[in-house]
Amino acid sequence: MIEVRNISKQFKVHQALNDVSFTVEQGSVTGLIGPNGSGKTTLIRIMNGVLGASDGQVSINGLDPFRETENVLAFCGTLTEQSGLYENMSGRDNLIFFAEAFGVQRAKARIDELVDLFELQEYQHRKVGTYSTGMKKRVGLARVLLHRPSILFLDEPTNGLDPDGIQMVLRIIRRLNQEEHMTILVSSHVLSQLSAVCDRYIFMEKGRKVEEGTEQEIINRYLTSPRIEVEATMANGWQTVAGYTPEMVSANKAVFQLQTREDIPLLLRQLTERGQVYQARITGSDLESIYFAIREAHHHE
Ligand SMILES: Nc1ncnc2c1ncn2[C@@H]1O[C@H](COP(=O)(O)OP(=O)(O)OP(=O)(O)O)[C@@H](O)[C@H]1O
Repeated sequence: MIEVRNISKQFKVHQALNDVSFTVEQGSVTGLIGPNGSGKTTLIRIMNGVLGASDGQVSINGLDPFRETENVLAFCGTLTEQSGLYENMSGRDNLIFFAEAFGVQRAKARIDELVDLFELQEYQHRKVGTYSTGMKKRVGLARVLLHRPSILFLDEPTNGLDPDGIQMVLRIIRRLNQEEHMTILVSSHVLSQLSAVCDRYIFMEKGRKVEEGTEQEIINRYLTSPRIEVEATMANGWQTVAGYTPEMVSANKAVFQLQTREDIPLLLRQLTERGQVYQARITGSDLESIYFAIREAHHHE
């Protein structure tokens, strides 16, 4: 379990983190979301003991990462934006080198296992300098998994990847969590990419935590006046339904701007009583829209 309590970090005159607190439960996948410069990397570096906080405490499975760094890193793996690989060595030689440095038991078997998991067979013997961003990311991930960590920190793991590469990283995150019960904290500024893998989210803005919760909790908090696009054939044409007059009407489509979420079932019930409803879509309820709503709500703080 990761516990972050009232963490602040001051870099000379710049306050990178301001009184940030949260808990990451064992076995969960948590998305750390925020724009560039919001403090995600600084937070991960503090949780890894690379940086000390100016104020507050961090506990990783009960240990202080700054004071007991080696003990904490023994069960943590961290993928930073730089893969940390030697460019003039092959992918496999990098894995052999780091396995020795980490004191990994039965290193060859573990490397073979990771080569299989990340589908590195084809290019494991090529120099890392010749790899694409996606290949480097795969070998970088394999490197941080060598010592079978139980907690994984992934800093922008999908940055610079093509759609196939992004899907592969997400598949691996899901698999590590489900099959190996790893606790995973993954940072990104592209929220929608993570919606398939995260149990919870922590939103950062200008060094502060501005929101936290499951996707549903956050949507419920921010989706206060939903807009519904309805595709239907109405026997008597589009009329006012549940007190709402439709906007942007065409023969088979209309948009209703509701005042509260509670009116959604009421509207849908009345629509189905009056005609054939083929599709109803609540716009603005996807995570990306919610992300902008959160940022807008906290922009002036
Ligand atoms: N070593 C440092 N010295 C001075 N300022 C720093 C240092 N490290 C980070 N900062 C500043 O702290 C703020 C937070 O940076 P951080 O890298 O943690 O953000 P981030 O959310 O990870 O951003 P990105 O998405 O761009 O990686 C930024 O304004 C950054 O310039």
